[in-house]
Amino acid sequence: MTRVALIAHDEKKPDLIEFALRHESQLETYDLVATGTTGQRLREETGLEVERKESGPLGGDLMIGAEVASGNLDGIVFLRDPLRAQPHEPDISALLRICDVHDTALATNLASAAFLIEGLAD
Ligand SMILES: O=C(CO)COP(=O)(O)O
Repeated sequence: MTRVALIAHDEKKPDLIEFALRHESQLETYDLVATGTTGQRLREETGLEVERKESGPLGGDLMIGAEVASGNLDGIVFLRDPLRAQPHEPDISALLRICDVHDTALATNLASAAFLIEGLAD
């Protein structure tokens, strides 16, 4: 089954929820995983079933990165906050890097996220 990670920084979580609701019928055909708080909000505010990793600052980005390195993920939607520094910036960079190492589809804004979600559909 296609496995997709959904991640958003705090300022971008409302955008991700809205995106998930808009694409809910497609997303529910995927095996979904998210960082901790993002996953909690997706569970509470959408009808989607989402596996939750640790919160991003506590290692969640690295846990998602480990799945990329293991070849377990087909795509990642990661809505970063481009206007605020994050305390766990090294973890974020590591996740972006490992996606490039393994040529894993990565969308960091809403416009590309729609392409990714539709593009992974079979
Ligand atoms: O910080 C994050 C990604 O870098 C997201 O983590 P949360 O989903 O736990 O807020």
